[in-house]
Amino acid sequence: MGENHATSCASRVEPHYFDCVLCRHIPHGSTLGSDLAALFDSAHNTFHSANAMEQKQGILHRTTVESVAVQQRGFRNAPLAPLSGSKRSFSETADSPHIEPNKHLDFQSASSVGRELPRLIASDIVALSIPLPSEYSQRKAISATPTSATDRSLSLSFARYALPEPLVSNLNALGVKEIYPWQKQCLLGPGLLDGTRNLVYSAPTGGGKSLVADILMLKRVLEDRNAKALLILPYVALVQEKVRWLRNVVQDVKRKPLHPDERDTKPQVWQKRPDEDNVRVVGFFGGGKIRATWLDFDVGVCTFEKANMLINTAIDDGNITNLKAVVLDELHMVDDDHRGYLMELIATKLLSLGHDVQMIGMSATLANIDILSTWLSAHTYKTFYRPVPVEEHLVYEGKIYPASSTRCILKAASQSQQTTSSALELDSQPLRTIRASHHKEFQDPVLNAVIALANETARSGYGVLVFCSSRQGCESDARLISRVVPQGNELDPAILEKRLDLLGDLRSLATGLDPILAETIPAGVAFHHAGMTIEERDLISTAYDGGALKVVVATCSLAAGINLPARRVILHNARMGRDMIGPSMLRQMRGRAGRKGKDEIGETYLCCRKCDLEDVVELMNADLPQVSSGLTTDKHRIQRALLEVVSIRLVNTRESINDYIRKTLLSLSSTSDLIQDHVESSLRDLLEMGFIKSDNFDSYVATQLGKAVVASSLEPEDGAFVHREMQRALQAFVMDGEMHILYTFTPVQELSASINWQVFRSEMEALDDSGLRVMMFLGLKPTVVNRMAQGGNLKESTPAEKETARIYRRFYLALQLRDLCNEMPVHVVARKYDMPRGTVQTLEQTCQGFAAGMIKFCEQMGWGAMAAILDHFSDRLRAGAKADLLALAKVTFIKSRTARVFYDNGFKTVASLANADPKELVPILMQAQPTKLRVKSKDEQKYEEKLLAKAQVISDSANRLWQSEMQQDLDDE
Ligand SMILES: Nc1ncnc2c1ncn2[C@@H]1O[C@H](COP(=O)(O)OP(=O)(O)OP(=O)(O)O)[C@@H](O)[C@H]1O
Repeated sequence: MGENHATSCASRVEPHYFDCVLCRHIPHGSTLGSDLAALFDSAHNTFHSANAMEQKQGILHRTTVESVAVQQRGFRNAPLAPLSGSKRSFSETADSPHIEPNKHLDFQSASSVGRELPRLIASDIVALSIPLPSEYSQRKAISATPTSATDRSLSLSFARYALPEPLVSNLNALGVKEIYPWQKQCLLGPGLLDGTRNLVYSAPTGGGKSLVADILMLKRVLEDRNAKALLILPYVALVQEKVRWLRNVVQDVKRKPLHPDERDTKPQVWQKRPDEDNVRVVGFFGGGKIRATWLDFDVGVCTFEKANMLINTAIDDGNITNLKAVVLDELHMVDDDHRGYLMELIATKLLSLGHDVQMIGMSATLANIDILSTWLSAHTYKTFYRPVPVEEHLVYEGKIYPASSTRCILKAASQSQQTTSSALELDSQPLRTIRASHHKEFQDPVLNAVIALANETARSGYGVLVFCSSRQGCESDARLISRVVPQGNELDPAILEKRLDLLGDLRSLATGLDPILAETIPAGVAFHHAGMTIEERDLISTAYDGGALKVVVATCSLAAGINLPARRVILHNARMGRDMIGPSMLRQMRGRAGRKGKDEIGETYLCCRKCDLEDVVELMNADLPQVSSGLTTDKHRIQRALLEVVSIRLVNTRESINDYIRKTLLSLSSTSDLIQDHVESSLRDLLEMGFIKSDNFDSYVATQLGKAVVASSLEPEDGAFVHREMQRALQAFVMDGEMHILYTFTPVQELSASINWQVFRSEMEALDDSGLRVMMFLGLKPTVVNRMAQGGNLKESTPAEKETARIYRRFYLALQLRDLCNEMPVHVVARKYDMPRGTVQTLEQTCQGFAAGMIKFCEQMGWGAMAAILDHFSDRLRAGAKADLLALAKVTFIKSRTARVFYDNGFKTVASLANADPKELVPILMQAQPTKLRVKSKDEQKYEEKLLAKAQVISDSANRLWQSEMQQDLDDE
């Protein structure tokens, strides 16, 4: 067979071309040797004739299981292993061994990282019974979703939606050709399109919720020239993704022109900008000062914290009336332990104001939607529609059961009063079984199942997301999966090229290439967890999204924070750390299965140990928890709520406080006596801490300190701590070094990180006089550090001891910040202080936000000189660079090490960059990424093209900065 394999398949123009395993695994354009070619031809023809039969039966798409069944039927005996160069599975030649139940295997040893490990064979998965008709098979037979051909109101151009044509065509270009029937019904709910009614709705993950909110929110902004909208999301990554999406949606969509009466009558020095009527979408997240103000955006996409801060400022300065729409995504998080209560603060403030702002709340996991719609006086809408059907399974002891059968198991168990796992096991029929493995690495049946299931889907060419309970587990699973999936010359060279590109990109990051990723990525497998830097995670999600990676192994905690849909979602035990996950988290994880536009079906597999079976079955059938207010889970939350509303003058009397409290979700989910107790004690504490004052007429005002705490977004208790620390600093601030300033920027919220006292001691010993003086002024004793390094225990019983421990921890973090500011890369700091690099990066970022808060705190307190000093250093913190690089570090892509390389090459100012030809910048960028490893000259050329594109962005950014600096100079003259 001298014929090019890819051409042979493509020339048949068969719709299932991409399902042909051989077509995928043999590089395009490759010519096979004659023996191999004969084998290939017979396997290939068998595959295609099997497919042709299915075609006649009208089946156009297959689940992974179906694809694999075809492979097994078509060329079970075809020598795929010799083709791929891997060994045959032991399970094909020998009987399955007895596997000890519940045997737990250790993670793959880290010492093997970097060594080439032998390939392994994933266990076979064998069908035992014919699956019953599923939602998927039924939908294939009968089209369940009507289209705009039968219902015109499913078209986005339908007159009642009154959407501008460019918006409709942008959505079309983004794949939204028409809306789903539920989206239509929801949008046509009373008072929604005209913005007079609030909305609370729930739909399954991936059900298309965001589109409804986007349409309503954009209508508000487009219909009123002065209108602002805020879209509030829990995680930075989601904010960034949403900003990108919305910018595409509103591209070239024009807002209503200003009414002649609203026009500025002053003579215009500058001409109207061509983009002046565009909808400006701005993201607010993470650290740093908020540069953009309320006037600089039309749609603000924010994290909870930023939204709360923006709203407080707008209420205080009277701009809030322009706010016409607020979208609260992931509304169930309102009672989240950590930050969700901020949503309640935001919505309650808006309800108390009583002006017309449309609030839109949505969630995939709302058990008691009614309480939320009562709270927000909203129209309610609920749907269970999923555009891509999902088949769910439970896997244990190597057997795969349909998730629906677990309900029978539960029922049978409760009827028979037998609750042992073996009793549960009897009552259900497995669909398939996973053969036990002879590899010692796969003796644990749960791990064996995870690997076999991941391998099955990856080999069929679809994306797999595996959730693990720990970071270490993610890395270990990724390594094992990478040893069973196709790689090297089994792959299409184009895919291989993409993976090499990804490796190159990761290598060029400041952190360098993680050795485990170096091992797994060539096989299309990666992990994704909070121990990694944002840049690493971004590159991995983009590569997965683009198809270069087939398997991503992530921690459960990231399930809600990432949007990485997959054909198959596998849960490696349903645990987060040691704890069993809850039903909401389970839904979030399973909700990643099936992506509209890419998959026709989603599949989830929850793989659990036999000893967990009962808990897992219960979990799978558990109702979602009832959502209630998060304000009383910690009494400081009511304190914060009250301090905020007094400070921004939303309330000032006891009566208005009561009115405000009546608008909270808390008033619907708790008894009034309990609420009154909380309010009384919170007001008392706030008075005692000196955050508010009251006069004889029972009216309350915030003190300067109270306002400073609110302005800096601190919790009252943290505010009191910061105030004590700052007062001490004002009396004696060490200015002949940086340590004191850096300490002042070290966040106080997350001071739970443990200290490696040996590292603390050696860093302390290396401190100069100035650093030691800082320690002394803070009340930290070298003798204590020495004692702790020898194995002592830091007492934390009394409030005074707790405060001292907090100061030690804060100082330990300040040492890390100092290193970051001295251009030490994140991964080096992480290694030095024995912390995950993601944690160090998070520290760096929260520091920026905290620093911004501290500057505001000082300004509010009237400590202008201190604010100015902190302001100067906050730029340094953001740049991760010494003072001489500050100007350069404002330019896009020029941070830290890159800034240093540019500086040393003579590009010392923004102007020098702005005036340079981008081509001149390429060699410098190359120098800034010395570890980039390239072999072939073709790669070299591609690499240079990439760098030139980057240089262009740098040049544009420098030009913008330079022009605004010049304009500033002109204005000042
Ligand atoms: N009417 C539609 N036609 C085609 N694609 C759509 C439609 N509505 C939404 N989508 C697409 O479906 C995908 C999932 O939608 P979306 O993110 O809104 O789901 P969701 O319900 O918000 O999920 P989650 O709970 O994960 O936030 C997106 O890619 C979106 O663009």
